[in-house]
Amino acid sequence: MDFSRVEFIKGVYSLKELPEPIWPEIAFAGRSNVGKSSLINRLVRRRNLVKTSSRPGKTQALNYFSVDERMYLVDLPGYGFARVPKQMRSSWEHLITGYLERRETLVCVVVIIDLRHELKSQDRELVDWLRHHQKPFLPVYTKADKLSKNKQMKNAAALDAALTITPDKRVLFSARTGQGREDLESRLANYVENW
Ligand SMILES: Nc1nc2c(ncn2[C@@H]2O[C@H](COP(=O)(O)OP(=O)(O)OP(=O)(O)O)[C@@H](O)[C@H]2O)c(=O)[nH]1
Ligand SMILES: [Mg+2]
Repeated sequence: MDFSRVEFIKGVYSLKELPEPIWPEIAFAGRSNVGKSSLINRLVRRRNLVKTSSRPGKTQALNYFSVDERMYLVDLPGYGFARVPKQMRSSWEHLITGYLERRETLVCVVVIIDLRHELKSQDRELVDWLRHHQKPFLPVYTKADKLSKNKQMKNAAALDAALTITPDKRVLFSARTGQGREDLESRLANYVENW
């Protein structure tokens, strides 16, 4: 799998616009501003393929990228962005849950969590929902570069406990330094190859 052979396909604003389900796909979910788009850029080794922003709420569509003409990566809009009007929030929720629930080619949801903080209620809701619906997911703890090695281990252990997972079930990551990129790449390739 060549993750650098990547192309933007389209932004999807309603379930009717989803591309034909011809390839396995991996979706990237997480709170607004947690670093979903930055993680994808690092994964595919492109500085600016996906637009990132220090302002939360940058990604508003399900953005589809093809990789190596064999899979899709899907950058999801973030949740937990309070400044979005209520009505818009519920239409996002509808779009995202509808997508996660029904997309038959979805092989893994990467749940991106900020390593600096405790697990937020919305992260827990998402993970509970994925478990309940038996959707495979992979937690990735990001922004590791902002913490000392010691603090990284400590916070990762706390998140593991909150999610009731063992350390082999998640990836420590930094979009800034590339920490965890290879680990993430090989795990994602595995999901696709076992599809
Ligand atoms: N230090 C550091 N900063 C990061 C990392 N990942 C993302 N950032 C910064 O965090 C901010 C948000 O990053 P994005 O990738 O746009 O976040 P997002 O989750 O796609 O945000 P939305 O699309 O708004 O939901 C940007 O200022 C990034 O530069 C990381 O691993 N380390
Ligand atoms: Mg984004």
